Amino acid sequence: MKTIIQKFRNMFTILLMVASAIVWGQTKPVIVILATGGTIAGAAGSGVQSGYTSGQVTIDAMVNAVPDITKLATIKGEQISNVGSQDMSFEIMLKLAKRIKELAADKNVSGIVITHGTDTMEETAYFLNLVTHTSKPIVLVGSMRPSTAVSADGPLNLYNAVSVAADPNAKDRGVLLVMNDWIHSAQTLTKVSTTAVQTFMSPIRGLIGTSAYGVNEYYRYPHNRYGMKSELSVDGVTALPRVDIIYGDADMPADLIDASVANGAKGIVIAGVGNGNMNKASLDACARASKKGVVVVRSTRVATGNVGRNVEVDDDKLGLVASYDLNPQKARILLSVALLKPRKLDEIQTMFYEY
Ligand SMILES: NC(=O)C[C@H](N)C(=O)O
Repeated sequence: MKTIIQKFRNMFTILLMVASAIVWGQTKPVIVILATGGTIAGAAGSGVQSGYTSGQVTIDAMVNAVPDITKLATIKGEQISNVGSQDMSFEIMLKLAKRIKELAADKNVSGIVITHGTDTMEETAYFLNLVTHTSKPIVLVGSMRPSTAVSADGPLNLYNAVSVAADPNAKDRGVLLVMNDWIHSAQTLTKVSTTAVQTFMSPIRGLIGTSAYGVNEYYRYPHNRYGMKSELSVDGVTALPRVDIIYGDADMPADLIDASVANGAKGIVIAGVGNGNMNKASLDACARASKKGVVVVRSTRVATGNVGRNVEVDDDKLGLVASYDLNPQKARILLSVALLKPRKLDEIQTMFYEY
């Protein structure tokens, strides 16, 4: 009799375990990882070798390298590209934006993670922040050490990124980047070290929060327009207008600005000195470009601080736009997307204040 009761008990326990596993499996958030390449998918010949190649490892291998990630969410992976982010193109960014739009509209998907190289992660993050209209978390993640390195940083970064994408508290905060325990806004982050794992900083407005072993804390919402509040769209767009960045320094040659116009640029961003300044010859060339209908934005090569309008340069007279808090690479993204439609200069200036 005792053994029969024991048998029933065992069967009941097993049934209970199976049922709860099914229920948990169904209620776990679904996170889709879109892989694009980068060092996080990079590989080297040995664990202590400085040379490596980005974009070697597939999404499945990356997920398999992260113990316990499936406890956070049901993970689905898609390979969008497998490139070092030095080869990130507008074509891939547009493909990403389109896929994110589809996934965000799927009620079964809670959040999206994008694995990406760090070199141009700020461009892609900021671009997606402008053109993906969703409140669902979209989180970019990368690494500074390849997957084969001793103390590779990718697996824990990926774990934390999935935990943020699956976190209801991460909603409505725009596109985020999670690396090395820090959560950044796409609008503020910038890469500051060529090799250190703590390479991303948000020097002007600070962090969105922190993520440590899947425990997340949030300090703020981004201040700017993004996601649902963005009027910018790339629906049906297959290419972006040409916008060039020209670096400013002492005695800079002004003919690069004329060459850019001659080569068909619709916009030019000057990575100016100080408060978006440049020498007289370059200012004259910018005014010439502006008269021809090319939109010229003054940004800065300096790491922190805003570029103000009409401070040392008479923007009103020369027909120029001040980048405000956008660095040159993000100013180029905003201008490229803004120029998809004909817009007046003051409208573009307002966009630089708001986005
Ligand atoms: N750490 C990295 O991801 C650098 C690499 N060159 C990339 O951007 O793909």
